[in-house]
Amino acid sequence: MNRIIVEQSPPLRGTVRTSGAKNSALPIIAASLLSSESCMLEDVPRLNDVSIISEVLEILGAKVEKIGREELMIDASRLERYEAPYELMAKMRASFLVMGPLLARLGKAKISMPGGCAIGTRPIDLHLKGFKALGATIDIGQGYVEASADRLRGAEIYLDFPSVGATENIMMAAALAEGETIIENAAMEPEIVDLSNFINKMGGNVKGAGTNTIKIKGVESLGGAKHQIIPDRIEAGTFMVAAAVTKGDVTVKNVLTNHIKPVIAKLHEAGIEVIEGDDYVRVIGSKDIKAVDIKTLPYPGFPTDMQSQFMTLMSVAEGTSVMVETVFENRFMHVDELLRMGANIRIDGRSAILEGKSRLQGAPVRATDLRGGASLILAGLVAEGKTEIKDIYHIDRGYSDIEEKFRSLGAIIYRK
Ligand SMILES: CC(=O)N[C@H]1[C@@H](OP(=O)(O)OP(=O)(O)OC[C@H]2O[C@@H](n3ccc(=O)[nH]c3=O)[C@H](O)[C@@H]2O)O[C@H](CO)[C@@H](O)[C@@H]1O
Ligand SMILES: C=C(OP(=O)(O)O)C(=O)O
Repeated sequence: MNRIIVEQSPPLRGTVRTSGAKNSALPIIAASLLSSESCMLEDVPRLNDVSIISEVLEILGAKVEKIGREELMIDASRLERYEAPYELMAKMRASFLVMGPLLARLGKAKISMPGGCAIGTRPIDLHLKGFKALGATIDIGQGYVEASADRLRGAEIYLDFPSVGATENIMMAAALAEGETIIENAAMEPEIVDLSNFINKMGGNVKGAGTNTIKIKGVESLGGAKHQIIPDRIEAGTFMVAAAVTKGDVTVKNVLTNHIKPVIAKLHEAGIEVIEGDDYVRVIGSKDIKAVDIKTLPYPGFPTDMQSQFMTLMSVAEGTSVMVETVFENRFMHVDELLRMGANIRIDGRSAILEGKSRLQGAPVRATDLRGGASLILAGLVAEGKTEIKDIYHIDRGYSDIEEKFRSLGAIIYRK
């Protein structure tokens, strides 16, 4: 069962519900380490990445218990160990998010360097700059980052780039530091706001999340909390593009429309009808899809995590589009696979130039990374014949019940 097969499908129709956001669940699970009381998390997506970070927490001494389908109870009262080994870090970069909570709670952390991955080198210099500013001593050697501090102290930290992970790691470390921390040029993603809400429910004092200046007043200790993870805006966006590319009519439920404004705007520009409800969007495909240009940017700009899905849409659009990737330096790996399916794409540095109106054909392809894999499913839905996708572990990192959800909309998709 390590391949996903997608056959040319009818226009997708029906209703699908998005799960909780992977990119909120991962930092919030890590943040549960900040308290010695139990935390209850709801709407936690059933993903491989969630299992991996849960394993990391368990290695550190926390108890992670699945309650029902999408709830996790985390008890970090016996947090003792402070070392996250290479084997787990190699599986998922986001495991590095335990560094801030470990430093805050135990004054010590030894974490394997996360290393690069398909979409770029993804350094951690901004995380470390933040920890150093809070008074931690950092040693790097033999593939590990070791950090220690008797007590972290609040500081003013300017991020050279609004890194999501660095903002989260620093927020978590600062939550138990002495005094106030100010993060300037902070990331403004909705997942940062979700993390800040969780820390505040635990008794923390974080203000300004969702703007580029976040102020964190450290507290002596944090308590337990119950929290529901926000909906996954990237999963929602993926189903919205699926509706558009198949010229279908799909309602995506459990959506915070404010979080997907750039996706809605680009679909409108492409001539696709999007109806916004309180907690849903309905996407009605159009016979003619217009080419649009896209530039990925930190939030509230167009999300890099939606770039590859739009590339599939633009491959069958009317005209030429230019897609510029400014967030990651190597996020065009899926282009070679789309070329195998008949797309007409040329890469020029950080830009991809797409000639639309391609007649896509099913082919054996490889998921090069999570969203690249999603773009191949979308291409497979409209390609003539059968598309066989391998290396689907990338897709399983970020989409739960993906075939079931697509099948419920009429797609012909299965695992073999
Ligand atoms: C688990 C999670 O939430 N993942 C998301 C998070 O990743 P992640 O938190 O890793 O992304 P960042 O915002 O940190 O990275 C953005 C850019 O900053 C660079 N950088 C980052 C940190 C650092 O210390 N130094 C540095 O140079 C990176 O190499 C990259 O080019 O935000 C990305 C950007 O929206 C999304 O694509 C990912 O889905
Ligand atoms: C790049 C992504 O995730 P991660 O940061 O977990 O690799 C993603 O969700 O598209």
